[in-house]
Amino acid sequence: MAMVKVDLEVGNDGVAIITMCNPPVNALAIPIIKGLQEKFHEAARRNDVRAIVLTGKAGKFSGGFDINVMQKVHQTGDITFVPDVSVDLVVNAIEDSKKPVVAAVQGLALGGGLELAMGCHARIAAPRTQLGLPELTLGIIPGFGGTQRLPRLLGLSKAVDMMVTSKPILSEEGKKLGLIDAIVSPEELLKVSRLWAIDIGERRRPWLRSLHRTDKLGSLSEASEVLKIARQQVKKNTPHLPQHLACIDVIEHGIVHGGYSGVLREQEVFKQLVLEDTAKGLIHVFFAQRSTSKVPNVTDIGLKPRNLKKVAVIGGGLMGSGIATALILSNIHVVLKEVNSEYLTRGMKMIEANVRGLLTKGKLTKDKADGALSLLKGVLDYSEFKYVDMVIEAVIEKISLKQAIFSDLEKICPSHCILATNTSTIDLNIIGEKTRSQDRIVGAHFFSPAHIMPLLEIVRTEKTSAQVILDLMTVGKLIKKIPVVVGNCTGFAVNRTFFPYTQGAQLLVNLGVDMFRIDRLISSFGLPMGPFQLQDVAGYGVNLAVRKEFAGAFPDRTFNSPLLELLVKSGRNGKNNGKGYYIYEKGSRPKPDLSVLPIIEESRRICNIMPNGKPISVTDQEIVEMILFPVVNEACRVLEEGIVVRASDLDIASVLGMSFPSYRGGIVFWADLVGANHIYTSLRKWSELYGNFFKPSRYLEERAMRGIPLSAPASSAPSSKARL
Ligand SMILES: C[C@H](O)CC(=O)SCCNC(=O)CCNC(=O)[C@H](O)C(C)(C)COP(=O)(O)OP(=O)(O)OC[C@H]1O[C@@H](n2cnc3c(N)ncnc32)[C@H](O)[C@@H]1OP(=O)(O)O
Repeated sequence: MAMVKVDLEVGNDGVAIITMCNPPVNALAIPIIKGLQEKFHEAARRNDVRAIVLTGKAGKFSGGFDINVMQKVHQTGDITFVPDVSVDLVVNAIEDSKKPVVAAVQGLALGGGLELAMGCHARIAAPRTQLGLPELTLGIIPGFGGTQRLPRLLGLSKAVDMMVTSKPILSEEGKKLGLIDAIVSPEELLKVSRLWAIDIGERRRPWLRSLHRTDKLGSLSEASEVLKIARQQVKKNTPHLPQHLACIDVIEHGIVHGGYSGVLREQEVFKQLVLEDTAKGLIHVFFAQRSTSKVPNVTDIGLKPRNLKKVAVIGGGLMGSGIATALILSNIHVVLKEVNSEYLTRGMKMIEANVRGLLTKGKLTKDKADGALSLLKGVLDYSEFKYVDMVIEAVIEKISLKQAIFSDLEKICPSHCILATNTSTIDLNIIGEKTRSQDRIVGAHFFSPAHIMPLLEIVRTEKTSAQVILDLMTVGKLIKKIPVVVGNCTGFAVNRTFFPYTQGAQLLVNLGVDMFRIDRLISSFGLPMGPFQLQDVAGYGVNLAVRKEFAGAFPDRTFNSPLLELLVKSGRNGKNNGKGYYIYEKGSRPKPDLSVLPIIEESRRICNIMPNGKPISVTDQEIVEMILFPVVNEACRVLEEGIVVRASDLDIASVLGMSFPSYRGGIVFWADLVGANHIYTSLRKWSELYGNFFKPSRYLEERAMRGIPLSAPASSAPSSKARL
C-alpha cells in the first residue's frame, strides 16, 4: 500500500508533472483523489509553476475510480464513501485552473481516468492507448463529468455509442474524432505534453475547457433525434437495466440546461445508481470474475505455468471441433484425431465452418482465419501424440471407451503431457482407474458451442497435481475462456447446481401450471430463455441421458416426469427435428406449439400429483421461486461439499455457464439478496405440500437459522464442516 501516492515534480521549464501511482492500473482510490486535490492546489499556489501535466505511473494513465470504494458502499450502505470529485477536483481544480493543464495519456484511460483527462485543457496520447467509459457495465453511469464532456469533445452520437456499449476506442481513433490532440511515442510523451502546456499558457495553442464547448453538439432538434433513437435501442437491448436510460437522460439534461448543470445532475444520478441492486450485482461480478484466477495451493505456491505448444483433441464431434476451433484461434497447434476418415473429414469441416462463421460475422480477418486453419492437422492414429503437451478427450460418454483411451494415452504421450477429458458427467477417478497417471488427469469441461461460450470448468480430483491445474488455467485464459477450478462430482459445479432447474419446471407443469407462462416469467427474470425452450434447444435425448445421471447420483431429490418420454414417443425431439414445445421457423421467434398440450395432459394424468386432481394456483413470483429456489438449494450442497473454492466462483460459473443474469450477481449472490430465511421457509412449505424435491438442505437450514449469508465462507459457520 506504500506505493499508493501522487507525486509532484517541477522542472526548470516551470511545468509541474503530477503523477498518479497506484499499481497495477492507477485506480483512483481515495488516497489518490486526496493526493490529486493537494497536488493541484500546490501547483496552483507555487510561483515556480506556470503549467501542469497530469500523468500516470508505469505506462498507464488510469483504470478509473476505485471500484472497491463502491463495494464498500454496498457493504455498509453508506454512500458518503464516494467523494465529491466531479466539482471539487475536475471542475474547480483542473478545468478552471488558472494554469494550463495537459493530460499525458498512455496505456489506458478508462472511466474516471478518461474523465480526469477530459477535464484537462488538452490530451496528448501514446499510440494504441485505450480510451473508454465502461461504467455502464458496472450498473452505474460515469460520475466525474464524463456524460457531459465526452459528447462535447466527440459529438453526441459517437459519445452515446461509446457509453452505451462501454467499448473503448484507441487513441488513433480518438485523434481523428477530436478526443486526443496529438499522438506521440511513449518516449516523447512527457516532453511534448510539457511543451504543449507551455504553449497553451502563452496562447500559442487554444485554452479549451471541454465543459464549455458546444461546437460539436449540433442543434437541439438534432440532439433530441439522436437521443430518441438511442433510447429506443436500449429499451430493446437492455430492458432490465436502469443505467442505460439514466445515462441518456443525464446527457440530455446537460444539453438542455448546460454542461455545469449536467455535471450536478450526473453526480446525483450516479449516487442513486450505485445503491441499486444492479450495481451491487455487476460490481460483485467484476471482482468475482477476477477472484477465479486465485486458487489456494495452485496459484499461490510459486509454480510457473509451462508453455503448451501443441494440443491433441480426440473426437471431432460438436464439442471436439469447438474445442479445436478455440485452440487454433489462439495460435495453438492442434492435432485432431478421429477413428475413420469419414468422421475426420466431418470434424475438419466443422472446424472450418466455425472459423468461416466468425469471418463472415466480421470477428476475424481473412489472414487470421487462414493462419488459424493452417495450425490444424487431422490424423487417424496416435503417431503425432508423441509430441503433444496436452490431450483433450472429447468422445462420447462411454466409460469403457474413455478408460481404453486413457490407457493408450498413458503409453504413447510424453510423461509431461496433460491428459484432459471433456466429460460432463463421468467421474474422473473412474476414467483414470486403469492408469497410473492420475496426477495428470484433469477435467476440461467446455460448454457448447465451445469456441463461443466463455466458461471452462477445470475439474480436479484429489490426485490432480497443482502444476497440471495451473497449466490448464493458463491455456484457458490464452484461449479467452474464464477458467473456474471445481471439484469432482456428478455434473460438477454448473450442471449439478442447475439440474433442479429443468426438473422443477417439469414438476410445476405436472402440478398444472402452464409451461409457456413459466418460460415467459423466467425470461423476464433475466435468463435468455425459459427451461422448456432450453430443453428444446438441448434436445430431449440429452435431457433424458442427463436426468438418468442425476437420478442415479441424487435419487432423494430427483423428480421423474413422464413428459419427456411421451414427447419422444410422439416423434418430438426439440429444436433439432423442428418438433418441440415451440415451433421454430427461420427468421421469427419460437412460437408455442399448442399441439403439445394433449401430451401434457397425458403426462399430468399419469403423474397424478395435482392436489384433488386440480391445477395448483400460484402467483408469478411463486413460479419463479419454485424454479430457482431448488437451484439455490443445490448450490448450498455444492458449497458445503467444497466443490467450488468460494461462493463467488459459483456465481461466475452460473453467469457464464447458464447465462444467469450478471446484473443479479450470480446464483448465490442473488440468493443472499433474497435472503436465506425466505428461501428456506418457502422450500420447507413446498416440501410439505409437494414432496422431497423441495426439501431444504442442511446447509441452507443452518444458515437461515443463524442468519449467516449463504456466501460466507465455512469458517464463519462454526458447525459446518470446512472442506476444500
Ligand atoms: C466515477 C467514475 O465514472 C466511475 C468509474 O470510473 S468506475 C471504473 C471504470 N473503470 C473500469 O470499469 C475499468 C475496470 N478495469 C478493467 O476493465 C480492467 O481491469 C483493465 C482493462 C483496466 C485491466 O485489465 P487486465 O490487465 O486484464 O487486469 P485485471 O486483472 O482486470 O486488473 C488488474 C487488477 O486491477 C484491479 N482493478 C482494475 N481496475 C480497477 C478499478 N477501476 N478499481 C479497482 N481495482 C481495479 C483488478 O481488480 C485487478 O485486481 P487483482 O489483481 O487484485 O485481481
